[in-house]
Amino acid sequence: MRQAHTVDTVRAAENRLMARLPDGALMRRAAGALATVCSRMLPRVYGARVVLLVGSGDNGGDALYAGTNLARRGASVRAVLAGSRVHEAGLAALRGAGGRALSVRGEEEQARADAEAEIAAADLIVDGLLGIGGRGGLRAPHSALAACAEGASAPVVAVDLPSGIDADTGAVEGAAVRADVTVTFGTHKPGLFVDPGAERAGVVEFADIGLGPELPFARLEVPQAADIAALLPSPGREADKYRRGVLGVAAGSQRYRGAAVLTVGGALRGGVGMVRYAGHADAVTEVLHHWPETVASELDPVDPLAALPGRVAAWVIGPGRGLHPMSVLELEAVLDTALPVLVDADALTLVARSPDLVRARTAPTLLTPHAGEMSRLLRGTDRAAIEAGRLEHATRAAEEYGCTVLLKGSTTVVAEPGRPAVANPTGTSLLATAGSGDVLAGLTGALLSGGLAPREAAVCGAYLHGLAARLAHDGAPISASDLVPAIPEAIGTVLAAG
Ligand SMILES: NC(=O)C1=CN([C@@H]2O[C@H](COP(=O)(O)OP(=O)(O)OC[C@H]3O[C@@H](n4cnc5c(N)ncnc54)[C@H](O)[C@@H]3O)[C@@H](O)[C@H]2O)[C@@H](O)CC1
Ligand SMILES: [K+]
Repeated sequence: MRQAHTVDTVRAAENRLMARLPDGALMRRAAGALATVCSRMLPRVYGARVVLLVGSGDNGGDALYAGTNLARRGASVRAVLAGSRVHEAGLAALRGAGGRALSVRGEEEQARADAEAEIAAADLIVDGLLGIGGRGGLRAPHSALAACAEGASAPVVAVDLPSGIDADTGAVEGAAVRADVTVTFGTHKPGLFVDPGAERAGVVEFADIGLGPELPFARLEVPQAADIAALLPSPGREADKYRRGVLGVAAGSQRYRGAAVLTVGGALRGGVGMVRYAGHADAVTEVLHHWPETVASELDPVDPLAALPGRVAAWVIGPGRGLHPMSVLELEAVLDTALPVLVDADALTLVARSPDLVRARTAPTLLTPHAGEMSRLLRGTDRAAIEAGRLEHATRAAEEYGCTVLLKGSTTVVAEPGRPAVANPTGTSLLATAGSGDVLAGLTGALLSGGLAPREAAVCGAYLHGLAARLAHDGAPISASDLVPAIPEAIGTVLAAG
């Protein structure tokens, strides 16, 4: 797992490490790593035009020392000073190596025009405006420099994080730099993995400055293929369908038959031992037509609980199921078991109306809302606020409902009380298509029934779901049905990396 730590944790760890090291040692390590990445991004360092955007803090210091390194190797380096102060030793070093500086802090129009011309003509732009000391969106003159860098043709390297993104949450309030590459020091910052921040960070390169031993638990984890491979249940030689897991699926209705087909398909391709499906007669017909291996039973319209399958290891409930009183009875019955339950879609709306259904539960429970459903679960919080603060809201919902929460969206986040949150790295806008959530519910339910705990099932489900979307049709636009057959390839890809 890649780990990300909050600003407070990073500062405390840096202080402990700095106390044992000579003055300036950490900044030299950071700047050295930054210069290495910069030089890799240039066809050749000698003669290259490098513009440093320099703020008033140590983030600017890193940029100035990295610029010094490049200037010594023959690059033409120009520092654009935006802060009320500047890292004086860094600036002196840059000047000593032949670099030049201009300040855009004052009112002088000419200086700004010069800076803009330098940025437009650059081969590489280094964003050292703000690091972990940044608060809120960028203000003038930083904001104008960020816009100018975004419009320039040269690639942008962000120092530690793109200036203007919130390091702890990924929130972006106003202007922020858009980077092609971010070189982050000591540990990852959560905001680099959670949209909208993640989307501005580009490729994130980690620079080890020796902070590891000083770091306590992470705020956020990001799995890689090998982590998923290690988590996935591996059916042993003696596995039979019961040991591989039997999943109960309560999805789809007379109106939404496709939800049943997609949820069952996600589960079957996700490696479940058996699916026991219960639903309206028309949905049963449709499910059996697509997936004859399903054990399906028709719900009795008078006594819906009579046909609910027993002998399952976990449940998925909600996709396309509807909000009528029978669905409420069914949800109560499923949540009343001691089995792991994944609650999705319509069942989430019902839970939002009666939160105690989940709060009172002690058995493993996983809620899988998108931002709209989340705004119902967290009453009074609107969708836009949830999109802007995904980590915070997923964590809040996990605490309020006392269970695991997977918040779907541009960055899918998994939260569970007392554990680091997890950001899924495989997400793609290809998944923003009707029915895609049903497939995720089935796939993740299969993993639950295979014995994974909700957090691990959610992390693996989200990872495989995103990977399946990328693999299906080589990344061309897809529909939810295309995701299902791509799941085995996604699993194979992950296992090959493990
Ligand atoms: N502490 C350490 O040991 C190390 C720190 N390093 C670097 O130092 C950075 C942190 O340095 P600082 O603590 O000096 O903080 P920053 O360099 O992030 O900048 C803080 C300054 O920016 C101003 N500022 C804050 N928000 C602003 C906004 N929205 N618009 C305009 N100006 C704003 C503040 O007045 C403050 O002076 C890290 O991100 C990293 O790049 C590295 O050199 C590695 C070692
Ligand atoms: K920066």
